Amino acid sequence: KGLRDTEHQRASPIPSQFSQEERVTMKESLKGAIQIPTVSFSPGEFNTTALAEFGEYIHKVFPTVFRTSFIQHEVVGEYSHLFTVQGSDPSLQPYMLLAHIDVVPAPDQGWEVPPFSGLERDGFIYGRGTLDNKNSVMAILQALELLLIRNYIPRRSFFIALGHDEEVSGAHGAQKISALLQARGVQLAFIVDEGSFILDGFIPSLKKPFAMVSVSEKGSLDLMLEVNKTPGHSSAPPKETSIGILAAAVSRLEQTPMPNMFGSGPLKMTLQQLANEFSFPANVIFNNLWLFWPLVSRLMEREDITNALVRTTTAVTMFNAGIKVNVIPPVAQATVNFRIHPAQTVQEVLKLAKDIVVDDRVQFHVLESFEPLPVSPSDDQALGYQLIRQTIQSVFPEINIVAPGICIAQTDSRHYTNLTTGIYRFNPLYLQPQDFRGIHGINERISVQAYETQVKFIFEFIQNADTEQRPVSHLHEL
Ligand SMILES: CCCCCCCC/C=C\CCCCCCCC(=O)N[C@@H](CC(N)=O)C(=O)O
Ligand SMILES: [Zn+2]
Ligand SMILES: [Zn+2]
Repeated sequence: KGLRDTEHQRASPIPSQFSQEERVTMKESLKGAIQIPTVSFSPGEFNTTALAEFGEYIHKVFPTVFRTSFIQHEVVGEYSHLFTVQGSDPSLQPYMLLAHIDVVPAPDQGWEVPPFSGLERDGFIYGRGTLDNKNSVMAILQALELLLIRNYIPRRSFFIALGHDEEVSGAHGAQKISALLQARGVQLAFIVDEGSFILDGFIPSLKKPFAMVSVSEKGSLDLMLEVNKTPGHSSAPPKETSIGILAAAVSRLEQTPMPNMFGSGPLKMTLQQLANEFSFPANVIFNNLWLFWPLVSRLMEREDITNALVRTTTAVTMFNAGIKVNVIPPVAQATVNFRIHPAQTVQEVLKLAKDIVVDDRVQFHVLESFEPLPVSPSDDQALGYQLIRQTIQSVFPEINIVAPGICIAQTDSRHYTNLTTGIYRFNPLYLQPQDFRGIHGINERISVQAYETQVKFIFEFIQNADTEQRPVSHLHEL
């Protein structure tokens, strides 16, 4: 029997305690990552210099990961990274940790510190990517680095996939990694990606934070509406121009929300698990959704974020028209970004949009679409879900509710549905509504303490995934 087998018999896990020096190193490494502006501008248009620099940077700050014999590193699609960590027990099905290294653009305006400075202020590291999603990229590699330094040898194999174009579709990164793994015949026990948090203050009458593990994610439809008219002199205009017709069409779309789908999809499970956390009379209402669902579904519509949970949302995001002040515009175009509720399909939403516009002068062009993702299991037998739950219980003992939910945005995990039925989106961080506004917004930041806790979570998670038995569920009273 080799060293590995001896290692397996280790009775106790490696404690997730880090020295002062390690804690300083880990936060400085995150700051360095934020300083590399790995911006994705549009599909196929990235800051390639920064992406290449990022590849060199992770070699520099995680040397043990790169020199360990049982870890294979591959660059995929030029800038994405795939790590294969070979476990010692081939009978255990592997899993995968996902994160992305690209970020959305961040003009300086409105930021308290420049968005790519990675400056620390009052215990927070500021910068684009501190929550979405360099925190995960760095925390995953950091946790692995620290485990390796402590001579950890995993039993269960796992992959780490770091995409470089998640913010603009994932076609060059995640899609290619997924194709590569499929070609190798890999099937995964589960995937953990970004997409949800420990939510604090998102539901007004819910006093305590709870962990939401997203088991599905919304789909999307990018629809371009176009109106063409014969151009001419503005001194003798037609009754309606292409701009007027198009403006009326998008206004009808904005004014006519897609149907409220409350009751279908994972939201019901989320609320049922939360029911006892509300004070009277909300607890009675949430415990009797069969009776109160019309009231609850209307309440959910009040706030933008909870509204996004109950329906397909409609966002008019681009409008282009007109060439000169005295020319009747020949063409007007608007782009609408629909985020599709898991209980609907792309075709259903397209039909609904056409039925709302009802104007045959408006042409519809589907630019891109993606169906909502299937709902991953969250029952007692769902290994990935139960490992997340178990690790939350250990790292955040103050959290007594872990509930399945839905991710309102899209993640790279959508490209991996052929590899597993268990896709879980969860970042082990507290998130308040003001933090949420920082994601793709201004003053995105993470506290040094929260980042350390994220590293600790992954450090424990990797070890928990090696446990012989399935973790015991319902450790908390739900
Ligand atoms: C009943 C409980 C209330 C639940 C409130 C939900 C609060 C929202 C929490 C987390 C959502 C944060 C999502 C972060 C992931 C962002 C991923 C992203 O930006 N994706 C892009 C990628 C793309 N280009 O497709 C996107 O546009 O979706
Ligand atoms: Zn992201
Ligand atoms: Zn993002």
